[in-house]
Amino acid sequence: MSRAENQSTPGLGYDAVLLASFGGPEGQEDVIPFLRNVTAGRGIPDERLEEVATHYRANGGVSPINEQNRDLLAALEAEIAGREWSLPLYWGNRNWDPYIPDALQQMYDDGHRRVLMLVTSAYAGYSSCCQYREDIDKGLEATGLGEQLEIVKIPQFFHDRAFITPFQEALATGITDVRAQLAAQGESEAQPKIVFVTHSIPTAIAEAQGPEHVKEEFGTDAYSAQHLAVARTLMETVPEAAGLEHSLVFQSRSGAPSTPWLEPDINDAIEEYAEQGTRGVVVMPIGFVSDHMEVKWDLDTEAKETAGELGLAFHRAPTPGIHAAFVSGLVDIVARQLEGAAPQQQANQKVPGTWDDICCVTGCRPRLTARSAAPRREESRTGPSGA
Ligand SMILES: CC1=C(CCC(=O)O)c2cc3nc(cc4[nH]c(cc5[nH]c(cc1n2)c(C)c5CCC(=O)O)c(CCC(=O)O)c4C)C(CCC(=O)O)=C3C
Ligand SMILES: [Fe+2]
Repeated sequence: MSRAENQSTPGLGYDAVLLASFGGPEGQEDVIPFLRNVTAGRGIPDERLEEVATHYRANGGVSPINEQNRDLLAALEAEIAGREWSLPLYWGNRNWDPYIPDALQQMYDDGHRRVLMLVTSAYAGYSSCCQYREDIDKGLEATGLGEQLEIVKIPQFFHDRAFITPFQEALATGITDVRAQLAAQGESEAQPKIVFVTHSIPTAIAEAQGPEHVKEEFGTDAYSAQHLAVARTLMETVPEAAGLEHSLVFQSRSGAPSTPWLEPDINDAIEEYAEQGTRGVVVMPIGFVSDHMEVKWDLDTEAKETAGELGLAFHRAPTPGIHAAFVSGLVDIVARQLEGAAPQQQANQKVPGTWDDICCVTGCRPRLTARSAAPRREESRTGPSGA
């Protein structure tokens, strides 16, 4: 990159972007070590690990997530190059190679000191936000770079045009497809039910998440509220969805059976809808940014089978992946952050509401907080739509 190009990069002194993700195994021999990384110290029962291992084993021991992140990196790089910015991208995972500490070391060795972190998770929550910050802290400690390298996490982006646009398109396509399936079965009178789905989390963790004004408005925890708001926005902005019923359900529960997690499970929900007369479902995986293993297994395998056994028409919508609007929208988010815009309530907010960058309230204990994504948990709510 030439000097001239470098000068066109908008900026407040960030000199690289770290794409931070979950990571996944890339062969049979990786599966168990990967699962041990994921669950270290969190009491997931062995039977659950064995069960999850079979999901990966059935796919050659390979999670699709790493390839999807390579594709996303390439797409983001192309978009950034197209804007003639000089802003190198790096990639680090929480649970598999390339690991976060190696990425931190590499960025430092390459001369970078202030880095924006873009996480492949759109919502607030322990697993989607805090755990990334904690792992950055651990990585800074492990590499001894805590004083030299500053990592600033880009806030949740579930409400941004980048994330919403691909799902609007996907919802319209899904409805059209299920209607066509129903018509082919001679059931053109039947209407599809829209089933929004996300990852279940322990109820106690969900309920501990603030802020109160979100709980009051939606009558539920912030994690569920953010998903409900996305679902509502999609239903209201996609013409094909007019008049259809929708719900928010959960998938991929783990942990001990005695611990309550958010419900209903998608399979139970589909059974109930069938009993109530639903003839077809459009499954919208709004909890995820790519079609990784949890999408492929829990939805394309299990939920699809459940629907099939009950004779329901079924369509699983794609996640944003490398949809052009997602890629360019993410780079817009990066640009606003580079320009120092308020991280929440931004220009391209498509989901109405005041969504403080809450990350999560409990369990979010990065030790080097000040140097890694100082949480913007201000009491006052600011920004264009924060009245
Ligand atoms: C909210 C959330 C997201 C969405 C946000 C985001 O997208 O980040 C997410 C994503 C993902 N979760 C993934 C995989 C796993 N999650 C597990 C376990 C857990 N997830 C949890 C929550 C979440 N998880 C929780 C509360 C647990 C149990 C306790 C714990 O361990 O903290 C386990 C252990 C075995 C099991 O019990 O399932 C595995 C293997 C993969 C990779 C898929 C691939 O390989 O393609 C991805 C993207
Ligand atoms: Fe998970």
